[in-house]
Parts: sequence; C-alpha cells; structure tokens
Amino acid sequence: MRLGGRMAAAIEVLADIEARKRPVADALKDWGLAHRFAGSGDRSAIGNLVYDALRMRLSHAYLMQDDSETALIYAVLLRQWGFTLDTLAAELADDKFAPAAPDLSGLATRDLAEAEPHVQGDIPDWLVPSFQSAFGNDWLFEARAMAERPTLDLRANTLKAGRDKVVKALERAGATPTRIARNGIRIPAGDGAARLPNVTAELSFQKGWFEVQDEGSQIVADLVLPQEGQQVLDYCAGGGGKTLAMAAAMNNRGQVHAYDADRKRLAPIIERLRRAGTRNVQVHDDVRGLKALEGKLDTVLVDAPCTGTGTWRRRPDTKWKLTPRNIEERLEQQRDALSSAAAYVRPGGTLVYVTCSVLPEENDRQIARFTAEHPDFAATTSLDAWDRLFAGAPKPYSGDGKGLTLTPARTGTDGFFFCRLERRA
Ligand SMILES: C[S@@+](CC[C@H](N)C(=O)[O-])C[C@H]1O[C@@H](n2cnc3c(N)ncnc32)[C@H](O)[C@@H]1O
Repeated sequence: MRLGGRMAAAIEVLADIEARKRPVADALKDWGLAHRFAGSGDRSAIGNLVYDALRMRLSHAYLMQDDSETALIYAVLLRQWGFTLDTLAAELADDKFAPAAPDLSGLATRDLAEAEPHVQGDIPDWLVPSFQSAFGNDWLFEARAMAERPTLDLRANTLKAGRDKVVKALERAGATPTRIARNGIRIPAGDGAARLPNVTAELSFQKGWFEVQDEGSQIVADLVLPQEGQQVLDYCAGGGGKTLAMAAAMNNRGQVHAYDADRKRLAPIIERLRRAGTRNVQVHDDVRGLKALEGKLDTVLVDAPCTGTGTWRRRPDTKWKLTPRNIEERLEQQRDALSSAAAYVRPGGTLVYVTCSVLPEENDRQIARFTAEHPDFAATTSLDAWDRLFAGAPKPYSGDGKGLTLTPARTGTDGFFFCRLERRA
C-alpha cells in the first residue's frame, strides 16, 4: 500500500473507534482481518497513524480547526511525521487512494500557544488541576511528553542471561541498555511508519532471556528491594510483570506469593514463570490460600488497579475515555486492595504501594488516607534507595522523599508512583 491507502485505512479505523467506542487494538486487528492484502508493514504504519493521531488529538484539531478523522491524519503527517505541505502533496499526487485534503491553512496561521492550556498539553480539561497539583509549573511539559511515542523496553532475566548478552542478541533491533533500570534494555520508538521489531518471536525470548517490561515498571520492582530468602506477596500480580522481576532479583531464593483477585488476568503468569526459569513463586488464585500468611510476610506489594494515566503514551485512547467517575471507582478499589493486603505484613515488615498513574488523588492522597486509617503503618523515604540503586540517574518527583513519581519527561519511563510503608514492630 502507498501512503494514501494507509491514510484512508487509518481514517476508517479512527471512525470505527469513535463510533463503536472500541479499544484501538481491537479496531486495528479487525481492519487487518478484513483487508488481508495489507502486509505487516502496512498494518504497523496504519497503527502508527492511528496511535499518533490519538496522542495529540486536541492540538491537531485546534490547528486544523477541524476534529474530523481526515484532519487528524493529515495533522499527524505534517506535525509528527516530518512531511511539509510540498513533500506531502508530492507523495500523494498520483495516489488514487489518498483522502481529499481538508483545509490545511490553520497549520500556518494558528498558534498553539494561544490555545487553552489543556489543548496545548493534549489532556482532558478537567484533569488540569490534578496535573498542576502533581507537577506545579512543569505540568504542561509533563503532559506533552505523555503524548509522545513510547520506546519498547525489555528486562534481561538475570536467572538466564545478563543484560549484555541480551543487548548483543538484539543488536539488529537497535537495543541498548536503559539509563536507570539495572537490567533494562531499550529499543527506540522509531519515527513515521517505522515498525517496532517483534521481539517475542526471537529465539532469545523463547529461551527466557528477557521479558517485555517498561523501564518504569522495572524500576519500581527494584525499589521494592526484595532480598534473597525473604517472604514476599505480590497482592495484585496480574500477568506477573513485577512478580517475575522480584523473583529474579531474589535469585530464586525465598518465596514470592503471587495473587490476583482476577483469575483471567493471572492466567498468563504460569507460562511466563516457566519460560523465565523461576522456581520461587507460588501462584494463588483463591484468597483463602493466603490465610496462613496473615501477619507473616516481610514485604507485600500492592501494584494497585488505577486509571493508568502513566501509560497514556501506549494507550492514548484511554486518555479521552477517562471520567471523574472512573477515578472514584479506582480510588475505592485501591483503598480495598491496600487495606486487605496490609493484613499480610508482619510487624516490622513493609507494605509497598505502586500505581501506573500520575494523579495525586491515586497516589500521595491515597497514602495519606491509608496511614490516617492505619496508624500502625508509616510512609518511609525511598529517595535514599533510589540514590543507592540508580546513582547518577535522573531523579523522580518527590515532595517529601517518600512518594516517588516517575514520568516520561523526568525519567524517560511510563508514569509510575511508588511509596514504601513500614508496619510498626
Ligand atoms: C496494575 S494491575 C497489576 C499489574 C501487574 N502487577 C504487573 O506488573 O504486570 C492491577 C491488578 O490488581 C488486581 N486487583 C484489583 N483489585 C484487587 C484486589 N482487591 N485484590 C487483589 N487484586 C486486585 C486486578 O485484577 C489487576 O490485575
């Protein structure tokens, strides 16, 4: 397919997402199934157009004075993919599938600096106060970085292979060590139609040498500081991203109990543990199986259900679907998960709270509420652990050194919040 056909396909997919309120991945997959002539390069270029359009939907619409799918896709090419009006016109000149160009004059005449701040930052207007509260004067800079394409991050599984070995195995894909996480590997996002390599098809992946995991997720798993021989509970284990990282950090010694209230989310963990060569993880899909652990564990991690604002780069559609009610629901779920999980921490043990959100409601304020309701727990500093583990690395946001917030702009990762609490002995 040429560019015009890819643009037309992206417009069709965007319209489908809007009309049927569908997840992007589902809409793209269906388009691929209905258009089997499209090759993998076409499909990933169409995916890039769709995701890029969603990341910067508001600012594109403002400059184009038009929020139609066609206007958004033209804006992607002219604002994000490096085309000029002339090079784009030349590229589409004899392409019969190219969608008719909308009015493009606004790109030259309108000034984004005159738009409302939330339009400049490509975030919903009602979230501006939360962003201001989280980042102060940096909020717009932070919001903009959340509208960029993310890198593909991997974690070397030290039970099977060191980072250097994985970097070498993935040299062709442009893999390099990450800046902060000690076992992290990064593959650049690429520009325009560039396709990310399918790393899970690599033999080294099948052999368990690495996992796909954002660097921020690796960092927070490291900050849990799981020690060899300890008893750890991953109370919201999901598919096991952090379970696997902690089990490897513990060098297969001690025990990680992995539990999730949702069996379907937990299911992939079995195959992942097998591939990774992990031998110190016990998976629980029934909370009754945790009864004997009450008050006994050294460390309990609550990687809480959250709005996922920290992952907007990867799932930009969720940015526009989020409602205040969703936040309220998540706050309740977080509160439940935290107070249930706290029961498993031994006196003198540690409770760790993590979200992949940057909203203070879900982070510092949730911790303040928890400690007010549970006076036997106190938040402790984590900045010293950060300095010890990641000396010389950029630092996360932190008002008091206790709650740490990672962001695309600050740490070059997805957005994450981390806070360690100690239970009085
Ligand atoms: C952010 S995800 C976990 C991601 C996972 N830790 C990882 O690193 O891949 C949050 C998980 O919490 C689970 N969850 C929500 N409420 C829970 C509760 N009250 N008890 C246990 N798990 C819960 C959800 O099913 C979901 O899988």
